[in-house]
Amino acid sequence: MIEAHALSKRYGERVAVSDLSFTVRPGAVTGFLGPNGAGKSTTMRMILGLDAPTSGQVTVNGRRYADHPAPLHEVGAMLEARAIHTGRSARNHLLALAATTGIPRRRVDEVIDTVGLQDAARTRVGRFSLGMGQRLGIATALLGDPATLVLDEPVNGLDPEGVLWIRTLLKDLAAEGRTVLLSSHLMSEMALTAEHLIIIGRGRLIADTSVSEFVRATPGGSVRVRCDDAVALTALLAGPDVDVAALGGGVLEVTGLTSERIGRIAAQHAIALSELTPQQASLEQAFMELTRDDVEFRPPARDLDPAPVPTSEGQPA
Ligand SMILES: Nc1ncnc2c1ncn2[C@@H]1O[C@H](COP(=O)(O)OP(=O)(O)OP(=O)(O)O)[C@@H](O)[C@H]1O
Repeated sequence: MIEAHALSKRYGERVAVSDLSFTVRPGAVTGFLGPNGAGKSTTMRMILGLDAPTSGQVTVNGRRYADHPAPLHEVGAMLEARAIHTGRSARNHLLALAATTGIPRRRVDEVIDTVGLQDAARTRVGRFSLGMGQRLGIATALLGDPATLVLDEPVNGLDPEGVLWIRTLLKDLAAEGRTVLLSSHLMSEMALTAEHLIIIGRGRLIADTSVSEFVRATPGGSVRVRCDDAVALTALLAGPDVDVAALGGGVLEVTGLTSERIGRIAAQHAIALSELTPQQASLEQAFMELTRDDVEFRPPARDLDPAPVPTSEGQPA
């Protein structure tokens, strides 16, 4: 269990994390989401005792990271998959870490198996692909058999097979009763991996919700309708806040009415429907909407307002 209470971090004038409170519970994968610069890495570093909060606190299983006598058994972390001595083999890297933290050698082979690095265990890490580096990062995080895992962007740069592998592994680890927190700036990926979401923007909490609730609450879904008289149905559906777009071939895209309501109106007027499909608005879109005001870096707007037209007095109209 990870508990953050009014956690804040400033770097000089810059506020990276502001009054952030949340709880990450065991038994589920929790996605930590936010646009670039939202404060995810800073928060994770504070969870792991690598950065001190300016105010507030964060605990793992009831204690600050630094107060755990054997933190590697408590929390496994992957912050930067590449921050590993490149001249060593994967196995030697893990053996060295195990030796300095009192972890038995057999655990090294176990984690190599878990992450599927058996064939590359004796290869120098410097020759690893990004995907292999991510696997080694996860093996390192798992070495102490920790109850809590904190992973910063673990799917970054992985191929589809690697993404699927990591998704399954993280769900399995959570199903074993572990607390799993992973960050991402991709909502679509989180929706497939996580059960719970903590969304931040500019260091502040924006949402703390289950994935299913987020999906349910995603607004802007339209309904795709196919019928034998699109013109008549368009007229019947018209109303304030209703938008009906004709897509051709008797297909309409309707926003502002539920599929139930559309079906009832069509039935009342004996219009046969051959399709009535609610379209789930893209989760990525919903996430972008939610964090729109919190994006730190934005490309320059292309549609700039035209220059104000000066009046005869030389003042803008
Ligand atoms: N050591 C530092 N010194 C100064 N500013 C920092 C430092 N670390 C982070 N920041 C600033 O704090 C803010 C939050 O950064 P952070 O890296 O935590 O965000 P993030 O959500 O992890 O972003 P990304 O997805 O881009 O990694 C940013 O504005 C960043 O520039």
